[in-house]
Amino acid sequence: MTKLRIAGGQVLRPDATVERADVLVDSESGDIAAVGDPDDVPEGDETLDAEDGLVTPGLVNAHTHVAMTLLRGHADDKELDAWLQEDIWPVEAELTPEDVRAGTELGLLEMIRSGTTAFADMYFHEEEVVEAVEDAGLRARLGYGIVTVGKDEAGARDDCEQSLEVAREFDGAADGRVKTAFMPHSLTTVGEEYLREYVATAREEGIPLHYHANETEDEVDPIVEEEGERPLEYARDLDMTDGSDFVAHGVHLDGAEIDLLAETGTSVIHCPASNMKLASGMAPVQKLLDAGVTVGLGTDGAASNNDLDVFDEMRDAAMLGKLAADDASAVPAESVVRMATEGSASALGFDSGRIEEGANADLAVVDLDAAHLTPHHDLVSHLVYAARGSDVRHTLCDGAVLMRDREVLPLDAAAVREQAEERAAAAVERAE
Ligand SMILES: CSC[C@H]1O[C@@H](n2cnc3c(O)ncnc32)[C@H](O)[C@@H]1O
Ligand SMILES: [Zn+2]
Repeated sequence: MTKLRIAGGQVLRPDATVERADVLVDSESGDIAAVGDPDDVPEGDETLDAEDGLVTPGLVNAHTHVAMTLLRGHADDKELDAWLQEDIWPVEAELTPEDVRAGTELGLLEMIRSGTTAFADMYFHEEEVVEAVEDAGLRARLGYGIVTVGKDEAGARDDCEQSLEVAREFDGAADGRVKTAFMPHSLTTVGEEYLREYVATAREEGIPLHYHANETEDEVDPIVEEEGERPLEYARDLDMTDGSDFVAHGVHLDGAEIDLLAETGTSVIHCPASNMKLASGMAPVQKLLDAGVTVGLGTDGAASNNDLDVFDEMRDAAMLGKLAADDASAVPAESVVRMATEGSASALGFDSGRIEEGANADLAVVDLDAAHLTPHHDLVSHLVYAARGSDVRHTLCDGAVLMRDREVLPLDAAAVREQAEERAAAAVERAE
């Protein structure tokens, strides 16, 4: 049994305290074998240096479209509908499986480099995402995104069937690191008749759901007009608010919808950077937390962010949360770290996001030996307000080292970037 000892660092514990401790990782089971005072932790077969570092749970990006790295900087400064319809969807229509593979590898490279060990992905050609995740060693909950508007009956059904097929076929792939979900894009882009029929099938088979909800007022208003109820009430009527389900955004929510989320156990993935960039609005994050809703953090795609760095997202969540609540004490650093770790992991159904014996050994070591992280009054504060993805020294997932001393081991960074550059340019050219 191979044991890896992460030695010499400080460790962020589940109660948000920081202590000098070593972490012993069981590389075979992929779990944390021990954590504690260096004198009490058994020797390992190998050592990973964490001196001058903070060992944290790997960050979890709980909502993204990872291959959208290919569209980073392609179209900015527009609101959601215009941005999707005029700029994003025309290029996405041109993307081949090979393009999605290249964009995904670029995204995985970026995530490993910035200490992210797990993510949720909604896109297409998901078989490519599964393979890329398998090779790169990350953990993910993946699904094929369904859009039925603008499609005929056969096309719409084909989308729904594909989403179910992907969920069935790939659940448990990559030695269990891949899990799946049924992923209707949103409550307005998938017709009610399809939601009724296919959600029932997903439920019968125990497949969780992930979808965009309450992102913009333009999305909320037509549902209220046509259904006579708020979007999440409509979702509940469609059996789309189970405790295993997680929705992205939740920006425009009323009090009854917040209660509904809490009562049903449906998680919300907050995407502050995307919400600011597309001027979608400010999610009521402190109200969600106060109501007991599980809140995770996501970057959304790299075309509306424009990166996949969850450190950036933590800072944005804290800042925007205060602005939304008009209260500087709202959404404090400790809550934000919890969102990016345990909150996101729990929303995705992973036993990660906390450094504790028996949990998945999904970890990051943040280098504290930097001017912008000096002095060390409060390391939880630093994680949210001062650290950057580029401060991550090592990244581990499922007990395996994916980045050691800033070198990403499973991917050839130069080749990944070159492929992505070429394929991104060609896809945009085809769309023009
Ligand atoms: C059908 S696969 C997923 C689909 O979602 C699009 N997308 C990217 N960002 C957002 C967002 O903020 N709200 C709604 N939809 C978004 C992406 O381009 C894919 O087409
Ligand atoms: Zn999204």
